[in-house]
Amino acid sequence: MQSMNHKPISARTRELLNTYGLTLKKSLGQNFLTDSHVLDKIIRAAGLSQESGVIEIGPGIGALTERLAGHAGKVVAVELDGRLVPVLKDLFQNHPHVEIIHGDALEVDLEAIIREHLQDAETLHVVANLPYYVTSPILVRLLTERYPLTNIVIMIQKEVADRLAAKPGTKDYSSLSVLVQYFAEAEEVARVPSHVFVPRPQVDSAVARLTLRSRPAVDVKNEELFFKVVRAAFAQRRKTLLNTLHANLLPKVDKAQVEEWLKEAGIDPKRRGETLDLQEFATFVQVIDQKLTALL
Ligand SMILES: C[S@@+](CC[C@H](N)C(=O)[O-])C[C@H]1O[C@@H](n2cnc3c(N)ncnc32)[C@H](O)[C@@H]1O
Repeated sequence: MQSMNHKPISARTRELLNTYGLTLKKSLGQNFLTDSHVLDKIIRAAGLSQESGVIEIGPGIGALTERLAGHAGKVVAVELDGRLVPVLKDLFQNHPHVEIIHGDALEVDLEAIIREHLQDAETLHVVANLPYYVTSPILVRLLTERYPLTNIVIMIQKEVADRLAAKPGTKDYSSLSVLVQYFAEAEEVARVPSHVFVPRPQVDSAVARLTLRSRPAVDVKNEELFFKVVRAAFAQRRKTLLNTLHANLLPKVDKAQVEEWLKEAGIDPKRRGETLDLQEFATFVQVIDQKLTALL
């Protein structure tokens, strides 16, 4: 690696951008982190050791990658912007335990990456300062595809971090809250002001840690139906659960029938979807799964 690691991180960022003549792309969410305390917090939250393998999404010009390389046994960094790939390869050329992959984190074959580069890791982590526009799809991918991850530590927009750990009945509780909490325990580990990024984003950020559960928070036989119900329940937050489920999930079933199924699951049909906890969603799914199968 070039002799960048002794410089203050903001000077490092500016110097690298100048040296390589790089302009930042807003469309790719390129807001680079320039605060070493925040980087330390991210590393601490992930709880890395030399036995850890890390997938970093969007390494940019490697500020976080550099820290990860110092704490983990293996780092695989996936960067979409082809202009940054040679820069990263240059920076980490003397670090055989850092692998730079040019690709889209939403599409790369993560299973193959784990098999080829991270097979020997005792614990597997995703650590990233995520481009904000891909936060939800990346989380959905990482969680539903069930990679053997210990945790996911991500810098995300503060509002999204609020949603990840939100409780039923609060304004932040959403289908993403249910999905994340089904697979993981979510917590916010740090608030991060916008001025620690270059360029400064419009919004404040937070570091969230998702600790993967050994099994989902509630028992669900038909997960596909579970997530369909959850999405439908939040599709029209102002409507009652009965109306939104009928309109968005079960339009061909008589509304009185849907009402009965909700009652059978012990749920008042006049409630709003956003008040249901994970167990209530699971119970309702169990009820309708049987009924829908019988109807087919
Ligand atoms: C917020 S910056 C973080 C950069 C660096 N990790 C840091 O902390 O300073 C997000 C990075 O993700 C990259 N990126 C954007 N979309 C991506 C995707 N779909 N897959 C992989 N990388 C992506 C951007 O090019 C950018 O380098």
